[in-house]
Amino acid sequence: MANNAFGIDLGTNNIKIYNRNDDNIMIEKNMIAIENKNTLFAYGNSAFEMYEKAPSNIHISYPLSNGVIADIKNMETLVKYFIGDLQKGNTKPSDFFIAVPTDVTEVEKRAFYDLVKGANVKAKKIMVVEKAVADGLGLDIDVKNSQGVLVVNVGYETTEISILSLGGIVLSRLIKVGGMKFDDAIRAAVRREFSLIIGGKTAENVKIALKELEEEGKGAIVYGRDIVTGLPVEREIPTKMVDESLEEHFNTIIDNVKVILERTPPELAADIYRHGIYLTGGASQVNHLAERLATGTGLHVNVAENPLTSVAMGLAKIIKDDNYKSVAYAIEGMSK
Ligand SMILES: Nc1ncnc2c1ncn2[C@@H]1O[C@H](COP(=O)(O)OP(=O)(O)OP(=O)(O)O)[C@@H](O)[C@H]1O
Repeated sequence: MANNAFGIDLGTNNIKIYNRNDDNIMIEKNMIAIENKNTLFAYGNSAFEMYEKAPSNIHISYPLSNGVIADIKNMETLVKYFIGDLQKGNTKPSDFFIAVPTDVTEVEKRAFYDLVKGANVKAKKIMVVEKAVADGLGLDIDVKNSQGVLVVNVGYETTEISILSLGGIVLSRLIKVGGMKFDDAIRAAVRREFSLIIGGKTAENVKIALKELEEEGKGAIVYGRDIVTGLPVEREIPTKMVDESLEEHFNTIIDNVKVILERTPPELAADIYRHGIYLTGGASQVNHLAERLATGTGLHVNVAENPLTSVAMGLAKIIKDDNYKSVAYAIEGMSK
């Protein structure tokens, strides 16, 4: 039987791992809870559950920052535990395909490879795939034969804007805007307009519920602390106010897409005009972003069916279909 293989998409907020053994994608929060500075207390979704609620001797953090590995030791621990859970005691060596952002330094890219090596997961082969290429495959685009495909992945801390052509990346830009900035903007607006302090999870829930609330003509009910009285209160926040608070970040994304388009060679630009923009990543689902991107660029926007998992689905294709193996490369080929 062939080796087992895993496809890893390490997001700042969520880690997604495709496991060939059961042909499934695991999604867990990329978070770790450490007790008394050195003992693993919880990881993944269980660590997230405790976030903003834990006592001071339990430190909960995201080991990734802006799409790159900021805390290698904790990231290795997480990979080791997640893979261990998926292997269920079967410790045969496995192949690993890991998605990496393009617009980062070679040292930062190499860290993704070192991470799998250091996680002690019995890796037989470690291959790297540019995240946007995996995204394209996960979105069912024939990336190897298409010329001029624009993929915009809106994640938690970052948005990656990339132009693909013939299986490679022509241009890519990683900007520091994503779901976290949207949540922060909502918190700031609620504080300003209602003198109310709300938590990050509350802001995220408002963001996720926006579309439905707007359709139902309802506001968002939130609980928080009144700045003036210091007491906990409930308030109804109008969706229009929340939408307006997100505009600035939408504009940053649109402006950066335009910059990439301005730098695109004309022949590819013609193809992009025909295909439109492919919009994916968890935070791309935020209310009105797709329409604003379409009006802001004058291009058709194709919305991903599975925005959270498109990269992992692309890695799954590479693992399952030898036709796509050529888009993955070994890190040894990279300069150190
Ligand atoms: N239905 C939804 N509407 C709006 N935002 C959503 C929705 N579902 C998830 N999100 C947001 O998607 C973000 C997580 O997306 P994703 O998993 O793609 O990011 P990531 O890969 O962890 O981050 P990064 O790409 O920055 O490393 C979070 O900010 C979350 O709030």
